[in-house]
Amino acid sequence: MVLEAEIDEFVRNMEAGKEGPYDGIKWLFPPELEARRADLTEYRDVIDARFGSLVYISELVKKSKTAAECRQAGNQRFTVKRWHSALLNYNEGLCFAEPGSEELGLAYANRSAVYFEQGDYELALHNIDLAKRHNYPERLMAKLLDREAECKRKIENGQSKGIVPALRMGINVEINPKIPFLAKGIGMKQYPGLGRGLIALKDFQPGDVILDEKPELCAVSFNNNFSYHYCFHCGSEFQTSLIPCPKCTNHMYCSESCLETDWKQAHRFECAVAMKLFNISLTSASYGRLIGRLFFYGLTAFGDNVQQMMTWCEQNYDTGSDPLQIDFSTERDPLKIFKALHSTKVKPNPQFEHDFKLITACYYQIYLKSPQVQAIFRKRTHRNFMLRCLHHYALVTWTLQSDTPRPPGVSTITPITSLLNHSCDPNALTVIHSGRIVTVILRPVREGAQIFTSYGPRWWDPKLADYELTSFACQCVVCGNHPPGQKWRAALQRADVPKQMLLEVSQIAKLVERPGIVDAAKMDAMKQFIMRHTRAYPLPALGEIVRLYAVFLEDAIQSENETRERLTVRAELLGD
Ligand SMILES: C[S@@+](CC[C@H](N)C(=O)[O-])C[C@H]1O[C@@H](n2cnc3c(N)ncnc32)[C@H](O)[C@@H]1O
Repeated sequence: MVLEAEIDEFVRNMEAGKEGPYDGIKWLFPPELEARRADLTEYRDVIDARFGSLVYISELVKKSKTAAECRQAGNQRFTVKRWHSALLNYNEGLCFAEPGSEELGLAYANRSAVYFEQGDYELALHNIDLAKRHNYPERLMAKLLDREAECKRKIENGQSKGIVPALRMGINVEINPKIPFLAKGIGMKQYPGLGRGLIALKDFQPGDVILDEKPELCAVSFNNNFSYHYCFHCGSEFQTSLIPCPKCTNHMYCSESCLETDWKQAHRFECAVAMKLFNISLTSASYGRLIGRLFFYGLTAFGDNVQQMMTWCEQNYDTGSDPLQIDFSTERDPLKIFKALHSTKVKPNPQFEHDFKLITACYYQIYLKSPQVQAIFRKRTHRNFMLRCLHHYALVTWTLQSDTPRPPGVSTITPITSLLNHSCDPNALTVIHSGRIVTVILRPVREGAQIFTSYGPRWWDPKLADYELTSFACQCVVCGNHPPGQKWRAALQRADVPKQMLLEVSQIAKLVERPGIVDAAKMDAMKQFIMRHTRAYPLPALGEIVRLYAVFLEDAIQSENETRERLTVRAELLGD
């Protein structure tokens, strides 16, 4: 009884925005079950019997009135030039707009106005096209056509942002013939304390793009409106003009193709319970959503044959896998990819075991409310398999995901990039942007060295110094209490910075500020400097140039993606 009263209080607090529902369950869950490490089935039953009001919340439905309110909120922000917030409001409006209603057309048209004001004429045109194809009212059409003509005129006059030349940031070294999105000369190795990692089988230089992979699985957090900001299938930013799921109110996609693939692969199982899933994911952010998405990705790969999936999966928990053995040169085979992800060797994590059981039990009960799941999981043995497998995936996705501070709210899993281990002194940079995950070398990497990227903190980036890696105790050279770490830290403290190096650093700093010099030339100067002084690494002066180099590389990757998006619109709408 006490518990029921406390749950009521939590529900009231939750409605007042003071508590997250998962926090509520965490604190109120019978402590004796946690103390005696109760079986997962007990967690499942307790969630169903006692926490229903926190778990089975009602789904939001599409409603033109709500869509219009969101659009009007966007208009208010538009008038004060708060473009980003206005776009988020329009996106929310699109999610609530009923299919076939003019609210869709109106929100797309308003989005086109934002892009027009920002001088992004291709994106404005793309949104005008979306508006015309989604019931934009005839009575307002003349205004939209005027904007369309103006966009075309500006593009013809060369005023488009799309013509800004961008560096090509695809793989620029020899390619692995079996894995066309990976450089030749990269292998996989087991490292004590870290598990699998990527190893250089030959030397690589700064600027070498070694990986250009697409997220295989992606999930977006509902916090801070992130779900109105990123494609739920590939993690692309909202600049790519997201379109809404036609059924639920909170999943958006950057293209029809992402929408269709995601529906087939996972979203058809989530759509009817989308709000419940988000509600329970609030504190575990996007990572938690990957648990179920990996499970349904597997089910889809097995052609919805749960019996076959169960037979294979039950024999292959934790057996270990090497995704570099998959042949990606022909058509992508999701079954092979799923098998490699499923059999990931995981480290038991007693500290989080209670959380894993709790989140698994919540997701399990929610998924069972989905008619698509009910239709397939009719047998008790199959449902028990789903429960076990989701529990295992809590650990697999925990192991494989590598949340980075940017973009916030997006978690991804891929066969190859997910093998990269973290170091606070990374020798490579991974950028997740516009549906691409690009890894580029920052400092010379010698044959035999491990390739490290950073999931957040980098010793040379004070802005990210406080970013905490909560999921594991970091064993890198900056943090680890081992001889290589001690040697590395002693080298960082060295006071004898050569004068010549300081002079070069100030020259590069001046060059970076100079207008009229293309970024490629600035980046080349940084690259040459890093290569010249590689033996002196680490020194703060060198770290500063590596930081600058990383900023430029990240910018270059983003600009290339944005240019590509504009060029795609040109090709589609202007026949360029
Ligand atoms: C993205 S995966 C990298 C591949 C992983 N090592 C494997 O065997 O699948 C991230 C996981 O690797 C391990 N890891 C990566 N970097 C680490 C580090 N610096 N210190 C300790 N563990 C690390 C942690 O278990 C983390 O959850």
